[in-house]
Amino acid sequence: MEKFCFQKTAWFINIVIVIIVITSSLVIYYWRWKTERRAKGQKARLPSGTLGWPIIGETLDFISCAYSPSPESFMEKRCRLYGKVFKSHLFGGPAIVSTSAEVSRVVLQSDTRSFVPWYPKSLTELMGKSSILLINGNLQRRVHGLVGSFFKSSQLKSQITRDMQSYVETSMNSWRDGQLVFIQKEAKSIIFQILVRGLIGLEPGKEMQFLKSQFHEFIAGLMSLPIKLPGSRLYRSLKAKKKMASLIQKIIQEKRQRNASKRSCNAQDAIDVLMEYSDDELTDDLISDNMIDLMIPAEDSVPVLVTLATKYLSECPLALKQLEEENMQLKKQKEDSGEPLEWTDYMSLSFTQHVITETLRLGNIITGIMRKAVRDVEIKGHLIPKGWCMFVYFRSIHLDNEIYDDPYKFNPWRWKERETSTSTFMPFGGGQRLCPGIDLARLEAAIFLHHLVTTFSWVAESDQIINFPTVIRLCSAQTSKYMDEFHVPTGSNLVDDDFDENKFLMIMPCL
Ligand code: HEM
Repeated sequence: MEKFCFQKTAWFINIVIVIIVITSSLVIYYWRWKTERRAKGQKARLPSGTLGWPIIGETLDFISCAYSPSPESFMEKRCRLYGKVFKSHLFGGPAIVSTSAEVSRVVLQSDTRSFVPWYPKSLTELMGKSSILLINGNLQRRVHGLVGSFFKSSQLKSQITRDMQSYVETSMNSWRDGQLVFIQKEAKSIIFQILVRGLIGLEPGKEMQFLKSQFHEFIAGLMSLPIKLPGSRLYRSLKAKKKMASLIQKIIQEKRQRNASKRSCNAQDAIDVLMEYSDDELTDDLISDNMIDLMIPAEDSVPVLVTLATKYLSECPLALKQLEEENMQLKKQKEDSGEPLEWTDYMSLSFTQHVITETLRLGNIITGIMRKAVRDVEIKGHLIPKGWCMFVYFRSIHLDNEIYDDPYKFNPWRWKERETSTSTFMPFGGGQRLCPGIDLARLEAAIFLHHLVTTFSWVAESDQIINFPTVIRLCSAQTSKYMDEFHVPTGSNLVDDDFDENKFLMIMPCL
């Protein structure tokens, strides 16, 4: 009897599965047929390409290429077959992929009448609806403008320069002969504290430590399954975000009380700037959520930039030599005059800036951005149907041999003759959402490199670059302090979760 019941249940489950598969396939084919028919009625053409398998589309192929040393191979294969703009089906939906500089520029310049930001579900859950990355229209322009002008202010740049110099010196002074130093770990720790101070005015201490630990918990869920059940990765990250938000809300309240007793207040950090303009739209919740989002580049993008620059320089002795000479010259000049180094000094080092620019091009810290079309959009004869995702893939543009000679070669000198403000170079995006942290990222990287190359020499160990889900670099090197003539092996690793110290200790060569 029991056996009979079991057979009946299994039979029933099989029928349900078959019905689900048939129905979903029919729905998908109907939807594809409708889109293609709609496209036939338009002047612009739906780009060629394939939507791959039902439901998963081409996502698996994309991810397997993304984990490989050349993530752009997914695009290259399709560009050869269909051209620089092609259709695909990625991360659960149909997509148009652009590896064309011209088309990408138009997408970045478009406003919310054509495209709105698109991110994976786990990311939108964690960011929240009020995140600067997700808000649109007037509110986005307002927050972007306020935060952007504060980031560009010489007051913040001077403060960041002072803090960064002192933290970098403290950190580098602790590097000892025979000790492995992980550049990315060091850079993360320094840059996080500096940026957090610039954002919310928090000084190093217990609260900073708490924020750091909660932030690690939060950021771990950015690329997780969108399941919000207790114990799941996303759930734990959301809990960490809540704890961070209440700490920031407390800081906001304290600032309010302090400011109430003053007539006017000079903005010391990004919270001050936003609080000054707070209203029904710019609420305390929105401010605290955005402060957390703004910590992401501090934890991720800038340390990756610094680590990659160290790696590329290690592989290009000529560039390293020229960088050392330029920075040594500045150091000596300042020592002779007895003046401190200002942010303008770092930004005026032309070869150092070329090194940073070339690292951004070759390293592709942000490989691309995604948007969703809110109506049928036509760009240069290509149709992007309403509801489709538009994936602008910077990496293919930055590694295109029609645009850059020998694109896989680290060649900072190419920027002597080239402009960075063109549609063929877009590591910071463009248009209304152009990264407001450009200057800060360049400044922080320049300060780190200045202190590194004027204090140490090093020999790099073998390393590995992991490009997905975020760019991860593993590299290690051996250094010698110029002045004291002792050497310090250094290494770098980008993500603590993947961090395997033993691996580095084992392969560490000693001069
Ligand atoms: C190497 C370092 C960095 C890189 C490569 C980078 C890259 C980018 C890119 C490509 C975008 C455009 C996103 C889009 O169009 O959807 C962006 C936006 C943004 N970045 Fe950065 N970024 C870096 C550093 C920073 C820093 C240091 C900050 C500030 C602390 C920052 C704050 C932002 C903000 C707030 C946005 C959103 C702007 C908006 O949507 O209105 N970034 N970044």
